Amino acid sequence: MISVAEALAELFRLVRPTGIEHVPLAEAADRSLARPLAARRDQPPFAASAMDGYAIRDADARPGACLRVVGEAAAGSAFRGVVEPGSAVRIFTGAPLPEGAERVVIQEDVTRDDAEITLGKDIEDSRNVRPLGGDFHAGDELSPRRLRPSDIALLAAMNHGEVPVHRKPVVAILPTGDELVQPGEEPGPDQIVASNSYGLHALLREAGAEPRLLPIARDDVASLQAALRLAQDADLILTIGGASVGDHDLVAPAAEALGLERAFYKIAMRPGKPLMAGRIGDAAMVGLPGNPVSAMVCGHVFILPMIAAYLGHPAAPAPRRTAPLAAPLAANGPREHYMRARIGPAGLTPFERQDSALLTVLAEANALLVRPPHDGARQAGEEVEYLAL
Ligand SMILES: Nc1nc2c(c(=O)[nH]1)N[C@H]1C(S)=C(S)[C@@H](COP(=O)(O)OP(=O)(O)OC[C@H]3O[C@@H](n4cnc5c(N)ncnc54)[C@H](O)[C@@H]3O)O[C@H]1N2
Ligand code: MOO
Repeated sequence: MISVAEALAELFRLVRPTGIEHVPLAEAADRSLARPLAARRDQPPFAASAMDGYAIRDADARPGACLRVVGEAAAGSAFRGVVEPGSAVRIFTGAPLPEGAERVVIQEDVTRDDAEITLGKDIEDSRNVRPLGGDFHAGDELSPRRLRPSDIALLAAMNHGEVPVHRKPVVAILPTGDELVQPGEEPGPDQIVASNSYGLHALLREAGAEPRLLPIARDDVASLQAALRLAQDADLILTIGGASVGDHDLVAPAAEALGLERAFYKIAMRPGKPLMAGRIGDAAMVGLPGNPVSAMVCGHVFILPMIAAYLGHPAAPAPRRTAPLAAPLAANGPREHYMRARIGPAGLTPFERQDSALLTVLAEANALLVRPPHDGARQAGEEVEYLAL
């Protein structure tokens, strides 16, 4: 058995980052920017008023000064003349500051009488002017990242109508097992409903992949191979179940007969021990254990970091945080344990029941408490690591 860290390193070796495609900006949220994008202009492209008021020269900014209003500047239409000493231009937020003017006095601080204004007693320190390029200059770059709404707004201001993003990796999800039916179908007396395939589908979609749910394969080599052939144009094939040592666990032999080059099998972790991975044709393949919670935990620990790597992000494990334990913990065994837990104001509390079949527990959990192999007993209050769910 290899360690979780070794397994993750092997999995990153199986990843081939996806190519680049161009999408309209309105479709680019949550996509991964594929290269730095430079601003095509300065923003603002001119010194602009930050307030509604009057544009004047600094030298005229004296309490009680009387100034002649010689024109108007609005957002989208500048005043083309010059603000001479003793004069002012009516100006609105976002308008270009006219030549000669150095500040904007807000209209609340001014008395207007026809074409004349009188400044009030107090003159603000602030000039109320946004300098040219005060937000960004032409050539300033946004670095590759997963695009959040604020990034989309910035790219729009930088005048990009289309952006280069990594193609979403196609992930074929292949549930296996004679016992499985799809949600909503009528299970036979010995059957259960496929669940983790749907959980993984949701997890992958949220991570920016394009998951494809394949039909359930039966526990025979012909059915498994037919499903694997259907999946072969995917970037990543995820099989679920049939990974262990039982007589009906046939995923590895079926895939090997189709040319799977196995990278590893079995990890010192709990749950998730019988995980298998390799390459089959042009696709990476990960054989996830069938237990519903095991498959989902492996999704968080291994598959999400792989998806990030497909999308061009640096190879990195799922981010870990630390928090104090709310209750004491017994010593851990030889496998890295990902305990379903809840984090609250008092710290982390692992659930009592940790069986990897319990989806109700997983649904209540908002953290996976990570226990290193052979970690000793821990007291309440000690800091431990966890993955946020
Ligand atoms: N003798 C041993 N038995 C087992 C070992 C072992 O080391 N020696 N490992 C155990 C561990 S740990 C796990 S995890 C499971 C993994 O088994 P498989 O990957 O072969 O999965 P299956 O046997 O096909 O299924 C296990 C369990 O999960 C249910 N299942 C499968 N697919 C789905 C699905 N898509 N949705 C919901 N539930 C699913 C299946 O019905 C079984 O109940 O092996 C242990 N055994
Ligand atoms: O380790 Mo198995 O993956 O659920 O118990």
